[in-house]
Amino acid sequence: MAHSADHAPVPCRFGTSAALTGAIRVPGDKSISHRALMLSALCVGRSRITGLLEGEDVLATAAAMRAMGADVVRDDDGVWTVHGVGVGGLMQPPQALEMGNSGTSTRLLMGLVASHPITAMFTGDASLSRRPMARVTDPLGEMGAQFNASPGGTLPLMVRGISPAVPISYRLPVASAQVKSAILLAALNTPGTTTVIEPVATRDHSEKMLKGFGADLTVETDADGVRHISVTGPCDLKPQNIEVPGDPSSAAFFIVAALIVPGSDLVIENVGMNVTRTGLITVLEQMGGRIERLNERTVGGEPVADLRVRASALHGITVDPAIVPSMVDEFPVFFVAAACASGTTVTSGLDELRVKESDRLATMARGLEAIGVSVKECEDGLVITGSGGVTLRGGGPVATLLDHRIAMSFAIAGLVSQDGVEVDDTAPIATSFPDFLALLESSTGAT
Ligand SMILES: O=C(O)C1=C[C@@H](OP(=O)(O)O)[C@@H](O)[C@H](O)C1
Ligand SMILES: C=C(OP(=O)(O)O)C(=O)O
Repeated sequence: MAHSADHAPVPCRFGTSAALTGAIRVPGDKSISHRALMLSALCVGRSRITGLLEGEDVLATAAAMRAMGADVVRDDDGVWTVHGVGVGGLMQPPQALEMGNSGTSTRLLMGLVASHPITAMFTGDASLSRRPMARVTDPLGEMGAQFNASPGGTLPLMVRGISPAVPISYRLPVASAQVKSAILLAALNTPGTTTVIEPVATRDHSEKMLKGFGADLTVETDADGVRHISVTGPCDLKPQNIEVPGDPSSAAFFIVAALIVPGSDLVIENVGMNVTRTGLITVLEQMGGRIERLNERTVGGEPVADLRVRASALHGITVDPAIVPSMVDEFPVFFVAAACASGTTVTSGLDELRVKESDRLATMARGLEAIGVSVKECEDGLVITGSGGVTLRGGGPVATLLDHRIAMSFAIAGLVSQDGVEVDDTAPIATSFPDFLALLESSTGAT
């Protein structure tokens, strides 16, 4: 499969835009799309998925599920049909599982392989091959799986699964939905009760979807507010029809664009509003952002709304680190909003940003400097002094380091820049938001 990493860099210059108006839709939620394919592949029978994100990351998951025996097909109307193999039925993939740029595919699939009697080699692009995997191989190793990783515990990495695996009780040392989900997925084919103890709540799509597919899953919150999530296996999953809501992490780029481009009044339809994902909206509202939730409803078991976003005079704040897990992927574009606000914005508790597709604290700090923004990089956050609504200087080129969210964030910065913003490579945007540039052009007349 071709990945953006195989392509020559695609530089692009983003210039000032007209106000963002009208109504747009962003593609399906990436987290839910990965899980929809994986869980459908673990059912005996046919599941249907509509609204699936067709970005490279999710397509890597689809290819992996096919390689392990599931029948995964897209029809001409964009509806995906999966005939699964059943829990316990995953087959030995004939070749390495090529994960491209996708941390979610890699870590969740390692969980699935861990409790099946199969061996799989995981490979990825240069960005993914630098990311830490011990956070999943440690607990999955306690369950009995064996690993042969590259130096530093990274990809390429061989997983030798085991059946029956051993149930564990595991307290997450890092706030990570990927680690939580890897263990819960391994638990599906593990006899007995596996418990994940989650001191800091992270996105809960796995829990919601596992219940929806009929897994024996319970969630208890103890007196200290700590969540104990238990799965008793082996589970029998029932095929489902799944409608994937729009991705709030993709909507984030257009929310910030509409707030900072003067005169904007934009509706973004069908955006997932799960509270474990809406931290960005809360923080932007604290800064004076005008974001209205219209037509609130439920889609595919998740809360959804249409968002009306109007250009707003933002002011800097100190962001409460407790909100970080609910906006972990939104910080790159949030920093662009901070760069346009009046006064100073202070962030902390962002150590996890250093181990994403790039070191997002360093990459954003260097990029913001390159376009004339005053920024200080601290160990676990950035301190940004905003322009107070005056256009940014612009310039570049900004180095995106195979990180889709960096590329999209600086595209948004370009919309309010004097000289435009030069982004060195827009190809990685295809990992999570293939239509981003077309949507930006249609809603702004930019690029
Ligand atoms: O579980 C998921 O779908 C995700 C969890 C988060 O990663 P971590 O678990 O590493 O925080 C997030 O950054 C990623 O984009 C998607
Ligand atoms: C961190 C991200 O994804 P992943 O971990 O799946 O590569 C992201 O999309 O911002």
